[in-house]
Amino acid sequence: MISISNPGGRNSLSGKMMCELADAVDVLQAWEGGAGVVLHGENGFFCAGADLKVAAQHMLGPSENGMGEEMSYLMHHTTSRLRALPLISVAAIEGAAVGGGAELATACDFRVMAKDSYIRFVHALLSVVPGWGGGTRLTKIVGRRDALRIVCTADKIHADQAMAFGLCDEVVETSTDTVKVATGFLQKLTANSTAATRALKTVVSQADDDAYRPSLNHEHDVFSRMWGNKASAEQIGKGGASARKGD
Ligand SMILES: CCC(=O)SCCNC(=O)CCNC(=O)[C@H](O)C(C)(C)COP(=O)(O)OP(=O)(O)OC[C@H]1O[C@@H](n2cnc3c(N)ncnc32)[C@H](O)[C@@H]1OP(=O)(O)O
Repeated sequence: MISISNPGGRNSLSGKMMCELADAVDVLQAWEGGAGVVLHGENGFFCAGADLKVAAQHMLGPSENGMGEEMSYLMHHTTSRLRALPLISVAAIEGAAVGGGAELATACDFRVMAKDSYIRFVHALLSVVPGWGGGTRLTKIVGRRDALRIVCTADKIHADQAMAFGLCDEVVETSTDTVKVATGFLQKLTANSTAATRALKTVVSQADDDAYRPSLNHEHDVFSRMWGNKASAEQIGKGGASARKGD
């Protein structure tokens, strides 16, 4: 299990937490006896993306100093390694997965969502594109037209709608049961021999990955140009998507 915890910031990720996530993926890469992993956020919330309080300090300072490019590089690398693990991965989503948090959810093979939770690609509201590889992965999961609907509207995608888009694999009625249901979901997929499950994951992952890397590189270049430009810095200085409460 990977747990995300930043209770004061709706589990948004500081630079240190991004490094810790990379370390957690290192540990899973070295775990030869495993077949599956659940990713979840503590305190009833999945993840609110990048820590905008830290980002705003950089952007409103003398220069943005390439922070967006470095963050995007690290998170592309980490989420791609998570996705490629020879383990079946399930994101257990309570509360919401917002911005980079939505992107993180797409790095898992499956998503189990509490009925009252939602996924929201807020990037358009911040005048940026996804920066953690989530634009590429979302398109692979839901297809071109629905991906455009989701990223261009920046709408909240509630669990039932996510299910209709193919972005959610199971809806959990009682949110406090989400990790338990995600674990049960995982157990069904990993019930056969561990060696076979691991090998099957690598076969399916490899088959699915032809266009993944070039698309990720493009996403990284676009994000790096846009993060820290005037429009994004203004919006991030106001608290990101939370400046648009009520929609
Ligand atoms: C890769 C690019 C990216 O990830 S860019 C980041 C995109 N993320 C966002 O724009 C999320 C902005 N936050 C929000 O929309 C809302 O806070 C969400 C996450 C929906 C939660 O709403 P709600 O449950 O009403 O809580 P709230 O707004 O009162 O927030 C509670 C405290 O958490 C903080 N918080 C929230 N998100 C972040 C974040 N991304 N970075 C840093 N802090 C965050 C809020 O500022 C608030 O803090 P405080 O209690 O006012 O000190």
